[in-house]
Amino acid sequence: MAELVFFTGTMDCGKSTLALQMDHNHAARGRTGLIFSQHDRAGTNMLSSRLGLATGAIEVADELDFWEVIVERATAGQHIDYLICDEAQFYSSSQVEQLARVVDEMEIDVFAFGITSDFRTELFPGSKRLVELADRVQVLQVEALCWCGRRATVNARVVDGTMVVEGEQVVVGDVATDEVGVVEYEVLCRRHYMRRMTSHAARAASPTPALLPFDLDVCPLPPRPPLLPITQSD
Ligand SMILES: Nc1ncnc2c1ncn2[C@@H]1O[C@H](COP(=O)(O)OP(=O)(O)O)[C@@H](O)[C@H]1O
Ligand SMILES: Cc1cn([C@H]2C[C@H](O)[C@@H](COP(=O)(O)O)O2)c(=O)[nH]c1=O
Repeated sequence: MAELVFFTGTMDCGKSTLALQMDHNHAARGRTGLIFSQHDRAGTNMLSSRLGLATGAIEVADELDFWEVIVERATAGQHIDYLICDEAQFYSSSQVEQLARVVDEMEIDVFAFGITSDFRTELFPGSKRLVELADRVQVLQVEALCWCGRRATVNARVVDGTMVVEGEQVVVGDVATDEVGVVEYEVLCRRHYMRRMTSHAARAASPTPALLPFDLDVCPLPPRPPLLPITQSD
């Protein structure tokens, strides 16, 4: 039975890499898929991973209707087994509903990949609908880490070096624009997100951030090196 699966996590936890791997594995077994993405950092009509792999993709424009795309292809005689849908957080609620319909009425697997929440820790519309409708929500196993070593669970936005909590929901990372300055993202644990403590801020506050008094519980001192075996000298 076909499934709608939402693979999610923070930025930089390997979602696009997994999307490419899943496409590879399914295609290797003779299944036919279509790849979709939106606002990929490599440009339009692309799905790219930070590991260097990339492939062509259908850009999910605001007006794209997944149901119509699939019906059109099927009418033209194309058989489709699965869809890979990257950056799915950016899709609209209606587009996610179209994906669910494709699964239920056309028996096509849909594998969607995206971050759960934005730089304010609020759900993206596409992710919200996917959490509501998916048959399975799978959190990626590779954990992105905060600078303190804890598991990162939130995506912080840094504009011109300073963490911000207000602004447009969608700003593609690592690009310079006249309106908002240089926008970067950093994954953080919740504690350091709440304290607005990015790695840059932590370094500025103390050259050894792990020794900040309020971080001693979170960032224990590095483990001691193992004791050397005692060797007897003659
Ligand atoms: N030089 C590298 N060597 C090994 N792994 C890397 C390297 N650069 C990035 N990665 C891995 O790639 C992951 C990011 O992959 P990507 O699929 O682009 O993430 P996402 O789509 O979730 O943002 C990182 O979490 C890291 O595990
Ligand atoms: C937190 C957050 C992220 N974005 C953008 C930044 C990136 O272009 C994508 C996430 O891509 P990744 O492959 O998971 O790294 O989302 C945004 O527009 N708004 C945000 O709040």
